[in-house]
Amino acid sequence: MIQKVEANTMKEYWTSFASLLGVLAFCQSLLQVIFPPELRFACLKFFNRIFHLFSSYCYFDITEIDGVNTNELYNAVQLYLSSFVSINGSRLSLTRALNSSAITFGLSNNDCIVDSFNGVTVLWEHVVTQRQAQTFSWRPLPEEKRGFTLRIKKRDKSLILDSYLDYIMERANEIRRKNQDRLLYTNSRGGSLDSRGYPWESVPFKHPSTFDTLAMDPVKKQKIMDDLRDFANGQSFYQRTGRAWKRGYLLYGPPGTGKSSMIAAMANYLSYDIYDLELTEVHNNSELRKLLMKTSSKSIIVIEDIDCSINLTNRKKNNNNPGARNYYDPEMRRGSGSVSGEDGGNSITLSGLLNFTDGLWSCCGSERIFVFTTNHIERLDPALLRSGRMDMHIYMSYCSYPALKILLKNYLGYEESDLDDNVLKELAEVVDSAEMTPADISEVLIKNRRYKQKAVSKLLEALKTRAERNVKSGSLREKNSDDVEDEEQEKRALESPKEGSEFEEPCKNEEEDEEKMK
Ligand SMILES: Nc1ncnc2c1ncn2[C@@H]1O[C@H](COP(=O)(O)OP(=O)(O)OP(=O)(O)O)[C@@H](O)[C@H]1O
Ligand SMILES: [Mg+2]
Repeated sequence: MIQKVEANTMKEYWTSFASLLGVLAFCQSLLQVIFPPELRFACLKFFNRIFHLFSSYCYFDITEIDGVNTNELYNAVQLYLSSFVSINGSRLSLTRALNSSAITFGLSNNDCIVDSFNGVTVLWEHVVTQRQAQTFSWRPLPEEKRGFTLRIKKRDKSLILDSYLDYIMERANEIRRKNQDRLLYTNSRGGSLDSRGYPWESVPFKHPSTFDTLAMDPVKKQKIMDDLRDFANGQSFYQRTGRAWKRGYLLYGPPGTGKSSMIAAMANYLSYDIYDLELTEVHNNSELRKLLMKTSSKSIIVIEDIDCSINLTNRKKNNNNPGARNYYDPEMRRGSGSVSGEDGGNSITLSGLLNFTDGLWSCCGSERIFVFTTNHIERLDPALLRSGRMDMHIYMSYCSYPALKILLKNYLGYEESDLDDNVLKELAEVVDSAEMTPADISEVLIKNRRYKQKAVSKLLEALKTRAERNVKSGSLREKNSDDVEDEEQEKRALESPKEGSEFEEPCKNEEEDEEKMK
């Protein structure tokens, strides 16, 4: 809880200021005549001590520059306080940090602000004074000396000081991260390192996809958002249960159903950076491990189209051979059961990839999310799908009626109530059997977005044509409910490579995931 301290009116200030100046000038000349400077200094010190002895407050100075180094705590306090100061304050200082698109507000000179923490009220004052003329220095200091003074009641000091300062540092880091542009990293440079020995290249990440714009079943969407939020807030849970603080999501479904959009929405929702790992550029397991070691926490590590990136079907050939090696085979784990030669010199093994996601190395750092995407879940090795590896399997389906309503709102600004009941009914009847992806539907809406009515009728036309074609060709699947589709897809995925496979553990479903999180 914070409140701005109101200044007196200018008139009141002027009168009191003038009289104070007069008194001060008189006292100063009197003191100069009577007392030598040493005595004056000693008196001042003495009165100061007496004052502090009887005062119920203690004061802490946090200066901007500590010796010659910048004081991290000063910056943190400034950022922390800036999150409270309202934009309509009387006078505020504005700052925009490097690589940040956000402007932060700060207290201007000698302004005060009251904060409370754990029921204890404290006062912050921003103190700015002129620095004395400098002698020569290699690193010139700013002309102004800035600092914060924290005033706490003496009796509260031991109660909150440490935890309050820790809290401020934590909040400031959070604000800094939120204000900073997201970064998208890629390893497209192959195995080569930059001048700092860094294997990733980065660009600012400004993808506009959010969970609001993502067209999918709202219940399913909420489940994913809750899961992500639980993960991000789950530090103590993961510590208590002895689990590494990471989570894996497998997004699967036809092209154009929003898998990449979902990854961008996840990153925007949690304010995480994205590491887009191009597996075809990684030559061996140790390179993969190095890449992992150079990722930061609070990030999403993405492997898109996992079925195309690496030949994971290799093991199927081994399975036909009675003496085939499996994942638990030490040679396979070391990488000698690699798929090298089949991927143009790429010798990453499945075991290397599994180690990447849940081996010991995956824990160097924390709060990391792994996302794999595929259009063909049935091509993935069950080892990738089994329990505990990819915690949540998310089927991105063809456009359903609830998803269609989101697209109509995004592209045409239409709410359900803006559309004619008959049109809505027709859309609802035909959308499932049309099996159009959200990308296809977006395309129709974008083309006609200037004429909203026309856009809806064109969409209806397109949906009907597709539905008729599907019925004629007999390609329509019998069941269309998302949940049933999820189950079917996963069952198919687990069954097809299973013949003779040594990985027969069942695939988890979302309900099991939820149980686990609880
Ligand atoms: N569920 C969705 N919600 C909103 N927009 C979507 C959705 N799915 C697709 N789109 C639109 O279609 C475009 C392509 O979607 P996206 O790249 O996310 O699909 P994808 O599933 O990753 O496809 P692929 O399997 O080919 O990589 C996006 O730019 C987005 O505008
Ligand atoms: Mg994609």
